Amino acid sequence: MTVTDPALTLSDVRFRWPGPGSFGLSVPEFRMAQGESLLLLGESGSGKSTLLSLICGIVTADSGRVAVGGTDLSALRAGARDRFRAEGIGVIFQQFNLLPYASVADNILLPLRFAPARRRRAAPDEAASLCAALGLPEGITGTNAGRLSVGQQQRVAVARALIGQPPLIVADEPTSALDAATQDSFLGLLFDRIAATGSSLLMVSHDERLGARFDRVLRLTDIAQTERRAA
Ligand SMILES: Nc1ncnc2c1ncn2[C@@H]1O[C@H](COP(=O)(O)OP(=O)(O)OP(=O)(O)O)[C@@H](O)[C@H]1O
Repeated sequence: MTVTDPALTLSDVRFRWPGPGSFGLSVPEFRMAQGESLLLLGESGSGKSTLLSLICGIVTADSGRVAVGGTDLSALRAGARDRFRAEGIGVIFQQFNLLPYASVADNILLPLRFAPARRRRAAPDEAASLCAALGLPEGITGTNAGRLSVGQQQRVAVARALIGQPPLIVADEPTSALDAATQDSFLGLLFDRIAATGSSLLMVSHDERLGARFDRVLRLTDIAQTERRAA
């Protein structure tokens, strides 16, 4: 990535899940600048997670270009795409995807295992300092993730996405399980970290109330057309 590359570019992208009656999505043009925070709103089932899967290279476009920090994901083979994601994208999944029998520290450090450059960027005590910055109790790093409250798991998922300062953070409805007050403090902590590292943040949600903190708020329907093929 150079200073002039956008954080993210989609152009003429088309994608459809396999099978009869499947859901399809097309995005003519969508860009995010480096350091930008953007909230993408859409109803449940509108295709938000599908779009994030395309951006993370978990699935690949049928046609068109998805470029993250100037790298065209469709030019990479599956293994290289997985490594690229581990190096360059911090992902906060809707269901957190923590390993319940692994410690908080091991969960947070997991992406670094597959990402040598990101590992080199991470400070030796970064897992513990992220936990502290995200308001998790001291000493929690040795606890198994499955023993945490939902709000604590959410914070661990954020620490795992932030460790090693990936240039792009992608978050799928990360506040859906939190009450309004906890949501607000959670977003405050997330935005403090993003501001400190200069990472870009793309969050998808159905919750319009989150919009105030973001540089830009769009609806999925502003950037994408969706359709379901007849079964
Ligand atoms: N793995 C899959 N295989 C086939 N179809 C899928 C798959 N994942 C999602 N879909 C289809 O894509 C449509 C859009 O789902 P998606 O999860 O992208 O929406 P969403 O906006 O993220 O919804 P929610 O807010 O409820 O998570 C779904 O209705 C589903 O039919």
